[in-house]
Amino acid sequence: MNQHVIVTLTLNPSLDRTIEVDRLAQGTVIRATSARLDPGGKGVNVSRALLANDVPTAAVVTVGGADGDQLVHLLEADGIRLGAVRVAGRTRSNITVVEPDGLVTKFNEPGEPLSRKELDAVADRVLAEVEGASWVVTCGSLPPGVPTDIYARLCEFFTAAGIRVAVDTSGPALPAAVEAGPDLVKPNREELAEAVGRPVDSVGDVIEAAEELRDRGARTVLASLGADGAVLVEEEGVTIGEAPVAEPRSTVGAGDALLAGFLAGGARGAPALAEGLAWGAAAVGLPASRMPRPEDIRRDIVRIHTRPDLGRSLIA
Ligand SMILES: Nc1ncnc2c1ncn2[C@@H]1O[C@H](COP(=O)(O)OP(=O)(O)OP(=O)(O)O)[C@@H](O)[C@H]1O
Ligand SMILES: O=P(O)(O)OC[C@@]1(O)O[C@H](CO)[C@@H](O)[C@@H]1O
Repeated sequence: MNQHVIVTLTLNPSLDRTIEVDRLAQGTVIRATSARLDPGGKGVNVSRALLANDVPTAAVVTVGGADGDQLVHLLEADGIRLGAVRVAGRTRSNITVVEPDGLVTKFNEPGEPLSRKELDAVADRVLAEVEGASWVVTCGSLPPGVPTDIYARLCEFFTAAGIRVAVDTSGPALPAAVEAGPDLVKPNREELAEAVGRPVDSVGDVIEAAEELRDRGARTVLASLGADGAVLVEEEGVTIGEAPVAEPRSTVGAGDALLAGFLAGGARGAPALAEGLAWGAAAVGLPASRMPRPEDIRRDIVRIHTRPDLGRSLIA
């Protein structure tokens, strides 16, 4: 029985290596004060967050080489239901450097190309997992050479099969997917600005850009704005909220936790936005890309603005 399972797809997953340093200075040897290894990639993180909160999920990922074996090992140790598709290219390692104030510098490898045959195997694997699922969530960057419209094609296919589709990606893959009519897209500020081809500097700009993506095909837009919280633009209207974090530890994966919480919270309206914000804030308070567990999540810090200031400039 697969009812209500949220299936994630990560075509370009990673081993996320995080080191903490006292200060990042180019051209020097820096001794790390701590090091950590997490399974990574946006869909992987969404599944990790859902699993940590007892929401049924399955993660489909490509894996290659010894680093791919390690990714499988880490995910299996977490107890994730995994659809691992073996590919020839090595699984990438992404490196995050965190400074004491929570400032993050991230180095993401491009990943390795996927052949047509490998992409077909991925599609088959997703198909095997999605029967009766409530959502399929396609996430992250595309490895080099993968067609820009791949998420769009998957979106058309799953939408026709009656499964809701969420997309969290960057670059040209985002506008292409939007045209295919996904139920949800989750751009951050930069991705939103790139998709509409103009700067997004205020809450009003975010709403305008999100409405444009809705006009082009996306049903709902959940725009994540870092420390400025998030804006939900859907058929029923606009909802704006935030959840302040006094001492950010690492923002890596906060967008994935926000998306997971939003889906777990019902994916509509203020209650779902509030749940997403609570999960996102909890992730920011945890080291590296650790996903929050129920005991980390504080719903009392969430503020949903009933009379938002649309002219407010964004901080981040
Ligand atoms: N400094 C912060 N303080 C409070 N909340 C934050 C902060 N940074 C992020 N968040 C929360 O996390 C959510 C996602 O952050 P952001 O917009 O940076 O996502 P993202 O760029 O998709 O992140 P990632 O790709 O690392 O998952 C925000 O909407 C907000 O709720
Ligand atoms: O290179 P992409 O696919 O855009 O992002 C990959 C990534 O930065 O996203 C996650 C955080 O959201 C990390 O686990 C991972 O390293």
